Amino acid sequence: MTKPKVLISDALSPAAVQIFKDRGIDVDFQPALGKDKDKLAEIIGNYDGLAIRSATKATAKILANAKNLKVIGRAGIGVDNVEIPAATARGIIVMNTPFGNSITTAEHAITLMLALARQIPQADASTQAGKWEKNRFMGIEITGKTLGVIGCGNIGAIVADRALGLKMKVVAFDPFLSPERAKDIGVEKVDLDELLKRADFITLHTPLTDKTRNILDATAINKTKKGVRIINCARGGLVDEAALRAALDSGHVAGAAFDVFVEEPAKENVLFGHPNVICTPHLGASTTEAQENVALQVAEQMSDYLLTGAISNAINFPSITAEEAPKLKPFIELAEKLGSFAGQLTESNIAKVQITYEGAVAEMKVKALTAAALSGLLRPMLGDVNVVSAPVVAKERGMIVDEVLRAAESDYESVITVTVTTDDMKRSVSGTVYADGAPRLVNIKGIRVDAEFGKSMIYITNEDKPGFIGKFASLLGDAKVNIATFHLGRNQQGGDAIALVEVDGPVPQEILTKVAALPQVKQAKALAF
Ligand SMILES: NC(=O)C1=CN([C@@H]2O[C@H](COP(=O)(O)OP(=O)(O)OC[C@H]3O[C@@H](n4cnc5c(N)ncnc54)[C@H](O)[C@@H]3O)[C@@H](O)[C@H]2O)C=CC1
Ligand SMILES: O=C(O)CCC(=O)C(=O)O
Repeated sequence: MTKPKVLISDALSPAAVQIFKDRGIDVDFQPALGKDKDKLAEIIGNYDGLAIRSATKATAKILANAKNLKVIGRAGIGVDNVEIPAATARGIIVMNTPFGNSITTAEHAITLMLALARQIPQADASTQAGKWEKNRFMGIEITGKTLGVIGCGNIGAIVADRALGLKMKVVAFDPFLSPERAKDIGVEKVDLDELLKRADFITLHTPLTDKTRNILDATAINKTKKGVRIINCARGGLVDEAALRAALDSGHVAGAAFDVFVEEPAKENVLFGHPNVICTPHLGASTTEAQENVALQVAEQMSDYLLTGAISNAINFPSITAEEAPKLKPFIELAEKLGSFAGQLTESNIAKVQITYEGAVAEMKVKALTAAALSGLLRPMLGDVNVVSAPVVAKERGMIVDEVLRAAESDYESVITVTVTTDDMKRSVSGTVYADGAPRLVNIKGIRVDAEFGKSMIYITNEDKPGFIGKFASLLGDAKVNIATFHLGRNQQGGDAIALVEVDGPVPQEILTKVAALPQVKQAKALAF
């Protein structure tokens, strides 16, 4: 195996460089490259992995050049600087480090809250300017005040915990926060209007989505308590900046502390210059500890994936542990080949795919196996589909995908069956993995077989009548097509039969046409694996 190559295009802690090197991965550390789109697009094709923070924008345009890229690792939480659909379409795993900087970011939100309450930056600037304006800076006490947390996930919950320690009351709006979790972390779950009505401070901790964009717009801000202070340490765009500026100007909002902005880097912003506004340049995650955490974690995760196939914290693929990866590998290959077998025989629209996992395989990460089966199935029809993109493509095409898990019902320890229903037929194909790790076909259309997946195969369905094999072998022999393996099966004597024949080299179309014209033959297809 050639050494994988990783590019670090943002200012990650050098700890990441060492991890990659220690794991035997070539690494280029170019911390300023993320800001140079053209250069990045020019060289990205040389790398198997890209490690980033937030300055690098992994756009569809850049990813179009990423011919060898297998993984993008975000040393942080938000992946809004990566075009996930474009990465997914190219089979690139996108992973983040969901917890490494949460405490640090929560601490930044608390710091901003306290700085707002006591106007620390403004008082500092005034004092150092020699003004000694003791009467100008009258703060407010935190104790007993109500903090409204919008988005109570990892960071929101840590903020709530710290605020409770400061003797605040915490109310939280988060549609996905269960009442039990709210109780456990000591917050009162409320709806947004209630939060707006009651909070003395509001802090935002949601991702930026279509639902959360401008969650604090002019209407919402109007519903807040007069004198409210607002902290945004999550993403620019959660608060309508112009509406907030107006509310600050009118005095309805007493202060705002922002770490994130609609446009970053924020060189200009409507909030800038207001006396009650405190800004930091997206520093939420910027502590030595957090940067070390996320850098180490992302480097380990990316190395695991590139070296062993183990996947953690991927946004666009199920997780696979280092123990699972080697066990899963032959079954991924089996699922992919079974899908491909079905896909190569399918000529009309697929309405439904059922993938049945029987026996030991049902205990494995079947989501990954299903993705592999779908990629095998769709590739003959659509070409550019991979394990990462296949589930999305299947969904986009309105395909129903069912997974069935059950105990072993056959002689095999594990069996995967792919059943495809098209507008006019239903076809099943089953396989297993032998002790040598090789995938085998064990059943086609209810007919038992025992065949390997050859590189080049001919699949024939025929009537179980004498004379077929001789004529078929002569046709191939006359055309100098060498038969490598030959497998036969039938449902009953004189009934439906199949032949699965591995040949050395591709099958000429005229031979297939001649085979298809043999009297007993119903269908003859060339398959490639
Ligand atoms: N300023 C900085 O440097 C940093 C910013 N962040 C940002 O902080 C944000 C939160 O991160 P985590 O807490 O780790 O994420 P998380 O996923 O643990 O929590 C997000 C919470 O938002 C909630 N949510 C989603 N839609 C919502 C809606 N419409 N209304 C209310 N709540 C909603 C979710 O249910 C979830 O509980 C992310 O956007 C992340 O990018 C994270 C790290 C550093
Ligand atoms: O890498 C950074 O400094 C930004 C961190 C961040 O915004 C995140 O993790 O979502």
